[in-house]
Amino acid sequence: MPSSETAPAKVNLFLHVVGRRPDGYHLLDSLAVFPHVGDVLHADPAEELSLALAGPFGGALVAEADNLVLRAARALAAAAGIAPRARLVLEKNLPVASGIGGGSADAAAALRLLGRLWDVAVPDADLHAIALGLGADVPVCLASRAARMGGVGEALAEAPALPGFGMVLVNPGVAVATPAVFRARSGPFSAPAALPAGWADAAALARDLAALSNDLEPPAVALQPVIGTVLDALRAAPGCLLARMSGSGATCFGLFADPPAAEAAASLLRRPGWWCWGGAC
Ligand SMILES: C[C@@](CO)(OP(=O)(O)O)[C@H](O)COP(=O)(O)OP(=O)(O)OC[C@H]1O[C@@H](n2ccc(N)nc2=O)[C@H](O)[C@@H]1O
Ligand SMILES: Nc1ncnc2c1ncn2[C@@H]1O[C@H](COP(=O)(O)OP(=O)(O)O)[C@@H](O)[C@H]1O
Repeated sequence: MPSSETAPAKVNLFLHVVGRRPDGYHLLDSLAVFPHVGDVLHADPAEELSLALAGPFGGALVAEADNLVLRAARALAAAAGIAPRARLVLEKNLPVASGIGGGSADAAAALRLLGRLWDVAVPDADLHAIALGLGADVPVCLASRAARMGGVGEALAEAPALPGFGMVLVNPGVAVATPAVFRARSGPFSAPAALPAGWADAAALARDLAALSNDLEPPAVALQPVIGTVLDALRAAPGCLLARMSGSGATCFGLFADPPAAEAAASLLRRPGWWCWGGAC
């Protein structure tokens, strides 16, 4: 009996770079949310470990020697003391290297799905360590629930109470390498954000977020100016309450009062080479 697991996109509503560790990794303060769009990972029992790629962005990963899904599978099997055996199919719906954690979400989905398929009980702390070993964004993607991120991404705390809102995601078809964007960042570090206990509606959320920033946006725009074009287009869309880049880019998000407003804006923003999605968050 095949089983599947969704790997929702991760969006950073704000991202402050607050410091740097001696090993070069940056200390972050961020609020991550998970809109209703993502990749899907399917698993079947098998004698060997294999991964097939499908979906609109599957082709972008064909040359990838060591997909994060396979690394996650091997790490989980090693922790459980078993051989990694499964036939996996990854339906890649999210653009690759795009600031919405697609690879991290896939790795986290693999840990959840294979944990079930193999019936392994790895203690939460060990699972968290395996996730962090795969990437700084993988721990937050494990629960795929809105969370405040600290440390290099591994220190997770409850998010303020969020209202329902609409979100548009736009990627202009350029891949941005996360290390290059961190390297291109300059200037003083930001202070951590002061957040309220919650927001009553999307407008209140957007108002507070407007006072915060994504510190990786200016270096990413400098590397790929088309990101600025995407942000201008989002800001001009009817009903857009706030537009900002997610993670290290190039995907940008727009915040809308509700999902129908976001869906309508996404259909207006579509153009050749751009990936656009609108829906609920
Ligand atoms: C920037 C963020 C924000 O959520 O999102 P994405 O752009 O990836 O979606 C993440 O911190 C990305 O996490 P992830 O993509 O898992 O990063 P990793 O694979 O662990 O690291 C890739 C590289 O990014 C840099 N890096 C990453 C995380 C961090 N806190 N500080 C860093 O300096 C390092 O140069 C590292 O070698
Ligand atoms: N399953 C996967 N999905 C996406 N990228 C992957 C995957 N496995 C390995 N990678 C590698 O990880 C890099 C970062 O991908 P991704 O997680 O999509 O970036 P981001 O976190 O910036 O959105 C890609 O450039 C690719 O080389």
